[in-house]
Formats: sequence, C-alpha cells, structure tokens
Amino acid sequence: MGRHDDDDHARFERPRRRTRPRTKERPDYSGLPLGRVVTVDRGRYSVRLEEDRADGTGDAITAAKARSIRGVVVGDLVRLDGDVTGAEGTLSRIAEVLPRTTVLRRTADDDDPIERIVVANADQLVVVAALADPPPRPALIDRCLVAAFVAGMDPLVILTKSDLASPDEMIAALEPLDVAVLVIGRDADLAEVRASLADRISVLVGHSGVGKSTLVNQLVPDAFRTTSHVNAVTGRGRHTSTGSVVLDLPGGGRIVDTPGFRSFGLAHVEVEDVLKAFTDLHELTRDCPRGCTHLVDEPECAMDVAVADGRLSPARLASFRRILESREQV
Ligand SMILES: Nc1nc2c(ncn2[C@@H]2O[C@H](COP(=O)(O)OP(=O)(O)OP(=O)(O)O)[C@@H](O)[C@H]2O)c(=O)[nH]1
Ligand SMILES: [Zn+2]
Repeated sequence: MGRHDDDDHARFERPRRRTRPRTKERPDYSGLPLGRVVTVDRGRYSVRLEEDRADGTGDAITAAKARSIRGVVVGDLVRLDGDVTGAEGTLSRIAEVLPRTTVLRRTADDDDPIERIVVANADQLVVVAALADPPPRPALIDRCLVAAFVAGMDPLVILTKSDLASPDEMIAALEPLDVAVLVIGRDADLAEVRASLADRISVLVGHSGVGKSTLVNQLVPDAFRTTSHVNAVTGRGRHTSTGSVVLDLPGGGRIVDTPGFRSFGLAHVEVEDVLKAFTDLHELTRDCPRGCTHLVDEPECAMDVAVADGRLSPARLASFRRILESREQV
C-alpha cells in the first residue's frame, strides 16, 4: 500500500542509484493476470481475463480497486491481484491500470457536474442513426464525429431502417469527411457490419429508437445472458445497470454498448483538436495567418485559398466547418 502511495513523489527525487532497494521502486505488476473491465457498478468492476478470449467463455471476475488507483472505467486493461477464479463470492483486486490508448468522454450533467470518461481503449466509435422513425438528426451525428476525432477513434456511421427511407442524402453529407458509412434495414445482411467490427473494440452510440438494441442482439445473440451473468454478484442485471458494457462478438472483436447515453463533452474542444484527424487540412493550415480560427468568417484562412485555387474540395471544407459548428449545439 505505502509503496504505491510514494509514486506521486517519485518524479521529484534525484535520479535513482542502481543500488536503491527494490522495495522503494514502483512495484512490478507485469506478472499478474491481465484483464479487461467490462462493466462498472458501484465500486465493483467486472473484469474478463484477456487470456480467456480465445474461447470467449471465461467467467467474469468481480474486483475492487486498490486504494492508490484513481479511476477505473469500462474498457480499461488492468492487472489483477488475488483470487482470479471468478468463483462466487470471491473478490479480486485491481492493482494497476495500463495506460489508455483512447478515452471517450461524456458531458457533465445536472446529476454529475464532472465530465467523465465513458470508455477507455476503444478503437472505433459507431454512430447508429435511423434514416426515419425517428427522423435523422444530422447535427447529432456531427457531434458524435467530433467526439470520435477528439478521442482518437475511427468513426463509423451505421444508418438503420433503410426499408423506410433513402440513405442518399445522409451519405452525401458524410462522404466529404471520408467517414465510413454502412446502411442496414430490416432483414439486412450484416456481413459488412461484422467485418467492420472484427478484431477491434467499437463503442456503439445512438439515440433511443434508432435500432441499436436490435443491432446488438443480432450481433451478439446471447448479449443478455452474458451481461446478466457478469452482474450476478451485485444482483443487478443489464436492465438496471446504467453503465456501458463490453460484449464479445462471436467472430472476434468487441462492442461496447452504451445504454442511456446523453452527449459528449465537446465544450472545450478546440479546432486544432479536430484538425488532427484531417491531415490534409491540417497541412494546409500551416499557411494560415497567426491566430486564424479556420472558421467560415475568417477572411484569410489558407483552407479558403486552397479551395479557390482548386487544391481542396469546397464540400470537404464546408463539411469540416459544419462538424466544428456542431460543438455549440445540444
Ligand atoms: N423498419 C425498421 N424498423 C426497425 C429496424 N431496426 C429496428 N427497428 C424497430 O425500431 C424500433 C426501435 O428499435 P430498438 O432496437 O429498440 O432501438 P434502440 O435504438 O435500441 O432504442 P432503445 O431501446 O429505446 O434504446 C423497434 O420497434 C424495432 O423493431 C429496421 O431496420 N427497420
Ligand atoms: Zn485558417
């Protein structure tokens, strides 16, 4: 315990001599089993061992976190200390959280004024949007795209209910951004969706009624059984849990279902944060005047110059600025 508490002070110390006793150094947890946090529920974490993934049937382990660890979120890769059998009544301990490759944040809300991380280490943000019933909300899709770019995740838009309306307009709005779009409807073949989700961790977001649950149930036929099982210790099933849950896909890869999702924390997102995901535009802005906002009312933005002399498509610039504007909308 005490050893770990020393960590915060370690960086202020003089360089360590080789002879420094081992006990004063950061404990080495690399020999402990590695797991993925699949749900978080009132201070209890359900963790699946990474080595179980080959057959996908390993029992989830219930763990608490060591006091020295600050935050643990769904998607975190953790080292587990103690009992990792997953047997009923056992409690393991999260000794270490591995550095996160990506973090997806959600907006603060009235109940909780802190902007929190929703999911760690996801590769892809899948925006599920209906073409009709409920009618599409393009600005909401744009906000999700901004959140994906800022989080360092690849965006994928899945347009549902193609049996009710044409996807052409939506596809045209997304095309200039080079965002991958898949269209599905009733009885659709999900082969392309499955291929896009294979071998990676994808977070699914979508408004109520867009068909996200329908899609999840098709992708993971035993989703309910799996998730109610991992929560057996706390006695809470999926339907009462408000958090996200990681589900293994039968064909490899994992999805993170995010029930009750509100919005993303875009309040402090800068243009530069989004630009990083658009290398061609980023490159062009090197010629911008100092302090250029790159927005539509900027008189000398180098991206407008590039459009004027044919080096940049007007649709791409307009779409880029459109998604930037979505930051202000709710
Ligand atoms: N026409 C049509 N209806 C669909 C399609 N996919 C889902 N639905 C219907 O849309 C409704 C909402 O689907 P859900 O899967 O429950 O939507 P959801 O996004 O999970 O919404 P919540 O459960 O409220 O979070 C249901 O009545 C589905 O049967 C589709 O491709 N075409
Ligand atoms: Zn500019």
